[in-house]
Amino acid sequence: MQSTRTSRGPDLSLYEVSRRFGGIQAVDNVSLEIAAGCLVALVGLSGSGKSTLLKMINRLIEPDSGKILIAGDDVTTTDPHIVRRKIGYVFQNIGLFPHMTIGCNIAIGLELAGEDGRVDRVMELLDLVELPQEMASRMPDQLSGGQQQRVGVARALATRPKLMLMDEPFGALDPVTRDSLGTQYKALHEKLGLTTIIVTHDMAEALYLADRILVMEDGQIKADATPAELLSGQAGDEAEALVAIPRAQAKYFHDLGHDPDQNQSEQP
Ligand SMILES: Nc1ncnc2c1ncn2[C@@H]1O[C@H](COP(=O)(O)OP(=O)(O)OP(=O)(O)O)[C@@H](O)[C@H]1O
Repeated sequence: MQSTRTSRGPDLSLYEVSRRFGGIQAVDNVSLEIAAGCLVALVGLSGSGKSTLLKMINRLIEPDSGKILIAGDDVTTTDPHIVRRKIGYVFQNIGLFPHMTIGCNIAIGLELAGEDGRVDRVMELLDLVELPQEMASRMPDQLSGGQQQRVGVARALATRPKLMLMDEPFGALDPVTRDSLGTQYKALHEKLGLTTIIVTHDMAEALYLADRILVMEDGQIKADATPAELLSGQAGDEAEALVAIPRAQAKYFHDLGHDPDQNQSEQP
């Protein structure tokens, strides 16, 4: 797989990053290294700090303290617009502009960046996310939820970012569509040589998609393990509690051919 990559996404380093909201310590002194080209799943119960951590990386939320480096560049001292231009961001209910065609929605970032050749690029992006090119002229309400999320991925990839942050990207979809979009996104991650962090509530999704799984609780990373380590119970009590329920579900995916051990062997 790796031989088809043109280049790899950036590496990422977080040093003692914290953020408080009033009396709530949403993120508590998190330090973390993510290797270039890694697909990392960030899991944990609701309110554990996953979205806050993700949004500090693209500066939608400012940390109270700590440092975040993307490929060695300190995002906390870089203009937020410049930081965001290099990062693709996909979130649940992607928020397409309802009065604009799909093509215009995908091209927004390209237009802001003043890029030429936008029509060709939109067609290329529709191919990439496996949507028919004729959809460029449709309006968002003429697409299914799954198709809209694909448009969201295309829009996030338009300016060729190498780092993708995805916050419950397929959370609102039915399980079958969700599984298929997740698998297709993993293939895109490999093909484009991206670094990806994906927040998910679905442990089974994390187990079959990710190279590495981070478990958050009370604003801290309580476990950091490969899918195989999590499945074999080597990642500690917090992880074990989260894994116990979907373990049977993951074994089912495993039997269908999504082998978490293969993820581990591809880890950079
Ligand atoms: N803008 C805000 N103002 C006040 N409190 C906030 C704000 N954003 C987040 N919080 C609080 O910080 C904590 C962490 O929230 P965060 O959204 O990061 O958790 P999460 O793990 O992503 O949750 P979920 O899985 O439900 O999306 C929560 O207690 C939340 O209520």
